[in-house]
Amino acid sequence: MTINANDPNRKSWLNVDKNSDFPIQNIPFGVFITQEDIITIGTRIGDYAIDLSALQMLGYFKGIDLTDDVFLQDSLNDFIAAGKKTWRAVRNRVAEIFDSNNNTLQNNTKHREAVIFSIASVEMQLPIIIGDYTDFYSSKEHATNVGMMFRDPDNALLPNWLHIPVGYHGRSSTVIPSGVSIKRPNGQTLPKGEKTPVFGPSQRIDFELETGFITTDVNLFGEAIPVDQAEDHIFGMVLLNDWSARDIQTWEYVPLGPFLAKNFATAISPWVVTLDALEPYRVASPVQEPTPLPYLQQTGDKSFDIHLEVYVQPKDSESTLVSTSNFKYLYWTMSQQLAHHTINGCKVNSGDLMGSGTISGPVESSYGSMLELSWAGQKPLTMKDGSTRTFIQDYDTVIMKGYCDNNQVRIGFGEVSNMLLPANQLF
Ligand SMILES: O=C(O)/C=C/C(=O)CC(=O)CC(=O)O
Ligand SMILES: [Ca+2]
Ligand SMILES: [Mg+2]
Repeated sequence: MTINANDPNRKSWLNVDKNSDFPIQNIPFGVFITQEDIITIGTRIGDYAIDLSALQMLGYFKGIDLTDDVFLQDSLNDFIAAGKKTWRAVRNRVAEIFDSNNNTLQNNTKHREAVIFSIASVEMQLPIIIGDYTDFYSSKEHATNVGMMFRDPDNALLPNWLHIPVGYHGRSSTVIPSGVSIKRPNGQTLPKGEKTPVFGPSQRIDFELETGFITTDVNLFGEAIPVDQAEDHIFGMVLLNDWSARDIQTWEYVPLGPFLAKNFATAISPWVVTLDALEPYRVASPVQEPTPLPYLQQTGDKSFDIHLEVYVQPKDSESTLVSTSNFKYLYWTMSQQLAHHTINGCKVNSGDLMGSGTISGPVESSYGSMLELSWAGQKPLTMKDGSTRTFIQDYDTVIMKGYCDNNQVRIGFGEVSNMLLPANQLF
């Protein structure tokens, strides 16, 4: 019997708060360390972390074609490489094991103790060993806003933008999980009105509200993946903060694009939410005018209705909501990004990370960066504690949250939260 893991009426015998991001319909994948120092692949239901390697050893995945140690790993890479059939079978089986109509594990105290941990007792890890990281630039609103501030307000959108999902190759070595603090980068900047640069701590540290998707092996070297097959190679999505140093960026980016302004830290949320779990929240992406070239023409609804929020929390103070946006505003879809990425034969591997690009919406309150929210520092934002911000200050924590809600089931991502620390002393 095939079960429907997305059935909105499905309930778990584990207690799940109605506002939880992790009902039994979610079943994301992540990596955690238990208090006994065991590192394992797991999932989450409500506030419980579930050890999938323990479940496998106890025989709960019988009948699914899995290698013996697929879950006893410090990354999801091998599991992702096993392909969609496998992830789907495991997610469906977890849904069955924790269904309120199934008391096999529920009635087995010994098994329960080996498998279920309180989320507070485990330490979440970076879920993937990321081979390559690409960041796109797919929000028309963001590209227009930055174009107005950095270049020409009358020709804000560059001529290629409506034809190509523009992107740049990022740096996987500095992709960090939620919870890790970041040092303010030092670098070169050009003071206003000057001709020669100075060196020092960046004065314009920013966040970028993004999501990321993680791929399985997409294509063979030299082959392209058709746009309508692209989703089969997407394992799932995370929240992503592309930390950016705007003053370093404006000086260095011409003509090859972002370099040190964006490779000091890129933070992701620890639970990867599968595309299967997001299926009920599928929506159409914006109408594309002009029609893109044939290899980018997609059919069906290729976007998702994911509500996104950014909070800034000053040190020892409460957080302030600074942006409310939605994944569905993005002009270019993940399918188009992946089709474009491989159209020249570029190989995309299992465990690669693709950033969506900053997700800005149509109104000011939906802008996905401080650069836009404060309009290059001209309009400070007031925090709940009365202090103001144009960019991010030392000891501020930036928190991003995201969830889908169709009034039946809420599927969320949890959060990505990182504190900015002062720069290293100059030499
Ligand atoms: O318009 C520019 O010059 C640069 C924009 C960005 O900040 C690049 C970027 O990271 C892409 C994005 O997040 O949308
Ligand atoms: Ca970015
Ligand atoms: Mg970055």
